[in-house]
Amino acid sequence: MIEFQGLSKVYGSFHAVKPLTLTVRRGEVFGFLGPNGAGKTTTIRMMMGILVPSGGQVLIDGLDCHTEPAEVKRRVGYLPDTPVFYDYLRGREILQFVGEMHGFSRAEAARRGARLLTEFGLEEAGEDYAVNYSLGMKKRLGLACALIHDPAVLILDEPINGLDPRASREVQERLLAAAARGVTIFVSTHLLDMAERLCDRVGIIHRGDLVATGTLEEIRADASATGSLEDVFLKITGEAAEETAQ
Ligand SMILES: Nc1ncnc2c1ncn2[C@@H]1O[C@H](COP(=O)(O)OP(=O)(O)OP(=O)(O)O)[C@@H](O)[C@H]1O
Repeated sequence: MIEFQGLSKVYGSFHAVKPLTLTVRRGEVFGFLGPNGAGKTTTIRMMMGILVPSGGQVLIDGLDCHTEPAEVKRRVGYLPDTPVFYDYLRGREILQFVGEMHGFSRAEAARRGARLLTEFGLEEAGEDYAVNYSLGMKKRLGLACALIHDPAVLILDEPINGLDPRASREVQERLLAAAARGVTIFVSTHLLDMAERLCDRVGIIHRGDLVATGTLEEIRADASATGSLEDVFLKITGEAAEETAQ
């Protein structure tokens, strides 16, 4: 379970994330939606202990992400918006390294790495250097790294941004498979068709403010909007922008 308790981030006088209170249930796929600059990455970086909150806290399975980041990382798999690898390690070596960092023996890390390379269609690229991977391959390798320790929670920042349709579909299928195994997934995106396909519930963040939460049906009803998630999203964020301007 993920609990945001008034979590906020201020840069100087700019409120990047306004006090955020929200609970993501165990086993849920939760879409964190918002336009560019809404505060999604800032929120996720606070969840991963990379940024220090200005106020409030976020707990994962009862652990404070700021004060207990190592324990949190044992339970969580994280895919950053731009995965960065050691360029001159091979895909197989990167997975092995991440596995060993999680405390697995060399043999166990190798076994897990090999299984994930196959599962993510990277078997043939396993001996290639990461510097030569395409963006789609890097995202898949990043997701494989995030899953190597069988985490109960996945936190994904824009997992399919920039991928071609085939790679995008493949990553979404992997995520659905993880969700089917009961993994809790918190996924940020501005790609609404993915959210519509994948998420049990969504939250819409706009200029640091959570302006709507619920299932698509609930949000539609609250916003008195019809049509796709895109229509609902544009209506809600448009209204929120007007309120801010007034
Ligand atoms: N270090 C910083 N100093 C000042 N402002 C920052 C800093 N980091 C982020 N911001 C601002 O905070 C706001 C939220 O940024 P954030 O990266 O969280 O948005 P996002 O929702 O992830 O956007 P995108 O979809 O474009 O990645 C933006 O206006 C951004 O310019």
